[in-house]
Amino acid sequence: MMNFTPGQPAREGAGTLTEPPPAVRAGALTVERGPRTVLHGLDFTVPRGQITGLLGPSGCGKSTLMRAIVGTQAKVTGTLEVLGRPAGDPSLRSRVGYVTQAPSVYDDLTIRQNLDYFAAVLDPGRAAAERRHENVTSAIADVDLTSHSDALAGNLSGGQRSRVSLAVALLGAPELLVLDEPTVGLDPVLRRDLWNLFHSIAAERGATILVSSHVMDEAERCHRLLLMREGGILADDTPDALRERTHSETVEAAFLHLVDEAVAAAAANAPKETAR
Ligand SMILES: Nc1ncnc2c1ncn2[C@@H]1O[C@H](COP(=O)(O)OP(=O)(O)OP(=O)(O)O)[C@@H](O)[C@H]1O
Repeated sequence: MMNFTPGQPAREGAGTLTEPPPAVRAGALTVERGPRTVLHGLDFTVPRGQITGLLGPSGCGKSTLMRAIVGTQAKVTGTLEVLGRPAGDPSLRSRVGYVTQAPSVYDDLTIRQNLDYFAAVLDPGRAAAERRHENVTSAIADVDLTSHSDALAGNLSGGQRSRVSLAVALLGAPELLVLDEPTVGLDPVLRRDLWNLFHSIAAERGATILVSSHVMDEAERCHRLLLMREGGILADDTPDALRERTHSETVEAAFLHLVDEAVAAAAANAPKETAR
């Protein structure tokens, strides 16, 4: 279990206060998949202790970026630091929680058995049995599934399965949670409940949450946004600042405004045909 409190300045040496590094810092980050470059030299930082939304249309590179951050993506170049360490560093294993798009739970195990299994992978050995039991119990409580602990995962609803995946990611009290489209396919009530849960995790633990979505109305629930398009970052700002800057009522309208601006800028910079 980490004792570090995200968002608090770390004390180093004789009374010197140094800010902890951001949750994520990327410089000239490029990723190739197959023959294509799918992320083009991204520069951005994700601050600690907040919910940052990674938003953009399907195929723009959100999952690829998340996989690079958690260290499971090949052909990554440029710099990518996570909690001050290179992405994928073994020391980040318990400090970063990751929920992939498809909930990774075993249908033939109960919720508690699923959690017990992942806890044993993360924190193996007999000596850790009591700590594992406590971590599993509190992760199940965090996602509000205590009364269902002994239900088979195969009998759960989509929303409950998403919460089991989230509970797995919460084991070990990670400082950074990376959630890839966690609300996809959920009804509005479940989506609202999950977003409330993300906010309470960020507020109560000071955890950083990086969450992707292609549903623009979810942008309004984030503290900060990274808007993506075609493997690039279109904007990196708060929802309020984005709306103000583009004189838009919604983040969706702001996104469309920024796309139009980018298209116009690209056209203006395109080499002109010169008359002979
Ligand atoms: N294995 C692969 N080989 C080549 N290209 C790939 C591969 N996997 C994904 N891509 C391409 O990389 C780009 C980014 O994909 P990615 O899954 O990161 O997008 P996304 O924004 O997460 O999309 P979605 O919201 O639909 O999940 C897409 O254009 C996709 O076609």
